[in-house]
This record gives sequence, structure tokens and C-alpha cells, in this order.
Amino acid sequence: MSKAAAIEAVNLTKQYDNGRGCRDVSIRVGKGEAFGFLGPNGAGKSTFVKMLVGLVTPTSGHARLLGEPIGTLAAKRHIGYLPELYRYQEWLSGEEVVRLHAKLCGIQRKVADERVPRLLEEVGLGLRGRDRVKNYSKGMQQRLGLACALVNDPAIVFLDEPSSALDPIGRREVRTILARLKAQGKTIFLNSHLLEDVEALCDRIALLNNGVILRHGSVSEVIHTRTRWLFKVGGLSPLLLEALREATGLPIRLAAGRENAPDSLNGLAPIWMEAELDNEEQAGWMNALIIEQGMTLYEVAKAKERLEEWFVEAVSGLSQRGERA
Ligand SMILES: Nc1ncnc2c1ncn2[C@@H]1O[C@H](COP(=O)(O)OP(=O)(O)OP(=O)(O)O)[C@@H](O)[C@H]1O
Repeated sequence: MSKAAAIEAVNLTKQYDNGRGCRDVSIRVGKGEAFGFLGPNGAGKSTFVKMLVGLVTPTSGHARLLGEPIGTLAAKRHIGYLPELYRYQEWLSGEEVVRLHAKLCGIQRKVADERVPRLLEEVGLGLRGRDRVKNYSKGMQQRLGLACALVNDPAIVFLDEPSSALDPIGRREVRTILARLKAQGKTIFLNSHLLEDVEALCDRIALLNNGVILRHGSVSEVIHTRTRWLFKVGGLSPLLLEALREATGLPIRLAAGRENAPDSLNGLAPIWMEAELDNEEQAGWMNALIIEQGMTLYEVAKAKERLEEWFVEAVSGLSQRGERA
């Protein structure tokens, strides 16, 4: 028998009374893997996670977490879950909320005494742990939710938009926490619209639309192919552009989406060119060629949003984005 995957779903389907939800979703996530679940609003991502964590009963299909059928106590023991919409007991302090979760998970008091303050510290609530939740900001509540999700030291962590309420520093902190969890061998299932975070953390991704998986693949396949580079140059003419194309053998073009003046190929105004390159060495070679041809090089930029492009390209051509009409 093959070793149990951390998450294995086969044709998992939830059809709500209004016909929405998600259909025939099959995925396999290995132990220690970080999996990114993407999709436009209403695509069915939260529904799928809620089925896996046992909060929504599937209409059909089945799934297991570390070999245990979803919805069972045995499966739930393995998981930590940060829901997209969270609400904690406002009258308790943050520390009391995490302790309550520890108690519900059957964690011994002695263990909780060590773990709860440490977790609060890790999520950046160390100084505010004694404050009541009603005085917490949205971002603080989200941090609290993360501490609750980790209190049972779960093997699989489900995070539904864990950084949506956080400021840039908070996002970076959560990214560090997730990277540490991954390094500890935990399996991470991440629903997020923050594609940079997904790109930084995840090994594989799936894209859901209208409740079905539209695409899936490894992040390296999607983003570590050729990278788009941009060069802002002065003195470019049609002749020089052609010369650059010939010298490099690359389909160099004027950059789409950049503000290039219509008559900018007259060599007066600076202009953005773009080219798909394999590596930084090629970019250096392009720089040298530009200068050699007597042009001015103002700026070189690497277009970083490969995953974003992948997402936009997959979704924008669809007649129905996200959920069915
Ligand atoms: N309890 C429910 N009853 C009926 N329809 C629901 C219910 N929960 C969700 N839906 C519908 O199912 C579809 C998928 O919703 P879901 O929340 O899973 O999407 P999502 O991909 O997580 O979206 P978002 O990115 O906006 O959070 C939507 O059309 C939503 O309106």
C-alpha cells in the first residue's frame, strides 16, 4: 500500500441549495508540501477547505487527511485551521482564547502553559496577550487566529487568506512563520489572493474557477521559466531595435502596459523595451549591447509577477469568472 498523502481528495463535491459550491475536485498533497489554492472570488476555495476540515458535508466524493476520512475526529486531530471569517470571544483576552482552543484540543495544562505565550509571541501579540479581544484590531484578531490554528501543533495547517487583514510588516511576519512551519515538515494548504506569498511559499498550486480545477502545476513550472525583463532606453530607433533583435536572436518588443509615447521610436523620448530572458547573464549582455549601440540605459527591471500573469491569463479570458452566473 502506498504511504498516505497529507491530503487526498477524490471528486470532492459540494453543491449548495442554490447550485453553487465546488465540483469534482481531486488533489493530492504530499506530507511536508505547501500547496496554494487560488481562484477568483466565489470560485469555491473556502467551500473546499471547509469540507476538508469537516465543517461542510460533501455532496459526493471523498477525501482523507493522513489516511483518515475527513470529518472524523481522527482526521481533525491532525489539523489546524484559520478560517477566512473569524470571530473570537470578545470578552476574553487573547491569551484566554488560545488557552480555550488548547483545552478544546485536549492539551495538558503544563504543555499549554509553555506553548500559549510562545505562540502569542511568535504571531506578534506577545505584549497584547492580556488585552481583551474586543480591543483588538482586525489584524490582531487574524494573528490571534493563527495562534489558535497552531496550538495543537498540527501536521496539516489550513489557512484561508491568513494575511488579508495584515499590514505589510504583518504579512512579512506571517510569511516567515509559514516558512518556519514548512521547514518543520508541516503540510500547508494556503488559500490566498496574495500571489507573492503563494509564490514564496508553495511547491504546487491549483487554480479553481466556477467550482472546478482549471489548471494545476508546480510553482517552479509556472514562474521559473523565462522571465520578462524591461529596459528603459534613450535613443532607440526602428533601425537600432532591429539591430538588437538580430544581435540577440530574441523577439525584443516595446513593452506592453508601459507609458511609451506614440512617437517614442524617434529616438528622443526614453522608451521601455521588453524581452524574455533565461537568466541574469543574458540581461547583462543586453545592457552591454544597448550601450554599445550608443543608446542610453536609464533603468533595468525584472517583471516579478509571473504567478500573477499566470493567474490573470488563465482567468481573464473566461466568460464566467469565479462563480457561475
Ligand atoms: N452556505 C452557502 N450557501 C449557499 N451558497 C454558498 C454558501 N457558501 C458559499 N456559497 C456560494 O458558493 C460559491 C463559492 O463560495 P466560496 O466562499 O467557497 O468561494 P471562494 O473561492 O472562497 O471566494 P472568495 O475568494 O471570495 O473568498 C459562491 O458562489 C458562494 O456564494
